[in-house]
Amino acid sequence: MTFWRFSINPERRLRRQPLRRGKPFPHGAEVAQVKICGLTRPEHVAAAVEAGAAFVGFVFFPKSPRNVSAEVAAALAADVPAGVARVGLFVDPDDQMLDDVLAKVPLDIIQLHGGETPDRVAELRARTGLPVMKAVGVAGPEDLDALWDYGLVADMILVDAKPPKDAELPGGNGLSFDWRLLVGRKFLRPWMLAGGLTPENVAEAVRLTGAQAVDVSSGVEAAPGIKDPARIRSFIDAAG
Ligand SMILES: O=C(O)c1ccccc1N[C@@H]1O[C@H](COP(=O)(O)O)[C@@H](O)[C@H]1O
Repeated sequence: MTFWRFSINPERRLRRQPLRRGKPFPHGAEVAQVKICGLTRPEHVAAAVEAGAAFVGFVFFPKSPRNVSAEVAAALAADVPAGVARVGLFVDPDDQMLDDVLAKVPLDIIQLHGGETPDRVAELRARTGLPVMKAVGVAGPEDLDALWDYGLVADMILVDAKPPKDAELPGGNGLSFDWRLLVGRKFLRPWMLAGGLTPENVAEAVRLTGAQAVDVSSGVEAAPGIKDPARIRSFIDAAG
């Protein structure tokens, strides 16, 4: 795996790097890789893969309209070709819940999207043996230190909009943040930009932030939990 770009090995999928301090992740001008998150139906997984998604995401969070059971996710994951990473999204999972899902679903990356502490991130990384991507909510400059702190323990960082205090979901709300906060920012790890991205705004988000990977859920939906294949294609085209 190159340090500053996600690359997925067909046999081992996304290889996990030992955690060590390296050069800060530089902003680059390459085509952004895309993660389509919250997939619930096989035809939408196929649309994402055919359009060129590098990552597909399955949500294991019962409060989400995109929640899938381990059985459904296992069937969806079976259709994902080698070279496309299967990401499982969890919100403050306990060990049992994570073990139950991992026993049934072949996942390549664990996305943690709750209030997991750095210690808990490290613990789950060790427990699962999988690369961990930690979501960090950003609303203002005061939130940026956490990007570095979690970079010390996670394999990847997902920079998302901070949800409002009364939000039902900690992500997937279609909310964006001021992308200018990330301009010139150095990262310890590969990172993805998320939060309110759409086919209409993703090119500008990539141009401004230098993100080399982007993640979208509600921006490519026809209704909550139901993806729109045409919007998936438009998003991936626009991100490139
Ligand atoms: O998508 C969900 O339902 C979800 C639930 C709980 C935590 C995170 C969730 N989604 C993630 O949130 C970001 C941004 O989503 P959006 O594009 O703004 O809708 C993304 O990483 C999703 O994976």
